[in-house]
Amino acid sequence: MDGGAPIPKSPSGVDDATPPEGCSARRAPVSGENAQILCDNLVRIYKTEGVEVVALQGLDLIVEPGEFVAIVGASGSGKSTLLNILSGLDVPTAGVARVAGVDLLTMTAKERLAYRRETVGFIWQQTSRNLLPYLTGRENVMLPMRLAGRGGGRRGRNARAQELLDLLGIGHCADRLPAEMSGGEQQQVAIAVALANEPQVVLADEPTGELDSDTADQVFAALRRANRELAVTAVIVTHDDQVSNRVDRTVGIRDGRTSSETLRRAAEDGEIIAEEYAVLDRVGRLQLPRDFMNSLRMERRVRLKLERDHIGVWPERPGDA
Ligand SMILES: Nc1ncnc2c1ncn2[C@@H]1O[C@H](COP(=O)(O)OP(=O)(O)OP(=O)(O)O)[C@@H](O)[C@H]1O
Repeated sequence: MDGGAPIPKSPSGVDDATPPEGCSARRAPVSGENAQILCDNLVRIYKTEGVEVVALQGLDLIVEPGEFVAIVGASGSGKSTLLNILSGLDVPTAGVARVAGVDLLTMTAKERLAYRRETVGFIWQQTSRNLLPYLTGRENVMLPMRLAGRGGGRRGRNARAQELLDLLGIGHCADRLPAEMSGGEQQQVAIAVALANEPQVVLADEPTGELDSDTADQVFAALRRANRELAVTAVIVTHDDQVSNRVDRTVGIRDGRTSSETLRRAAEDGEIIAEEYAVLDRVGRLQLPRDFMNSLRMERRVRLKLERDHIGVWPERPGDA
């Protein structure tokens, strides 16, 4: 411990980085210039009958092109709010939200329609929301291409739809109606529908929420194939924190903010190791995990010390006040 340069003691503890109310925060310039998805200090406030609910309170997120990322968090943490914004269904109250270079706060109605048709594809939890029940698998995949005027005529659309279904391993569902497919097959056809117009990003809201774990594995494998073979960026929202075994990076959301990230890397012996990181926001705020705080009885203040290669965090000593 000795020899480390002490951090100047701040009278108000670790939260000192918070700018005073009414002052604009002096923020570092936004990084992630080449990010496929960039959310910076994203805020969404719902107002119902005079009551305000802050669903997102300064959420930061950067997703690079080609990443396969899961967003996890408890019920009410803001996952669906974030996904609705990224999919162009909802507009944030403040902050920055950019996907594939499109500014989601300022786009016109026409740009929004084009964005939803061609830049992003989505897969919802309810299979009935993804597929039209009176169209076959192949026809469902052809529909978005027809609506966007793509695919080079009926024959071209037909061929591309079959190609996508084959790539995802569900070519046998091409001529079946959704009611003639299993839940897992329906979700895999839904992935093909989401990919139909060659989007840069696919967004999935609990895509395996209604499936057993074996079937969920198949749906994840199909998403992974799309991600790898078509180089599409994939973001999946889920309650299931076991999902970190199946994606490159897991981003945890708590109370409308990104709170932790789990990264997967291969160790020297080839074993895959998942490591959890706390997320540092742009002004240097850090949310300590509640169980760490509880076990060391950290409450209002902590002591910090800068060491050569880390920062030490200690509970307040009795009599410090
Ligand atoms: N349309 C709305 N009007 C008012 N409040 C809303 C609305 N939609 C969401 N909220 C509130 O915003 C907060 C975040 O909700 P959100 O649905 O994004 O959470 P979630 O993490 O997706 O939850 P779940 O996993 O249960 O779907 C919650 O407090 C919720 O009650």
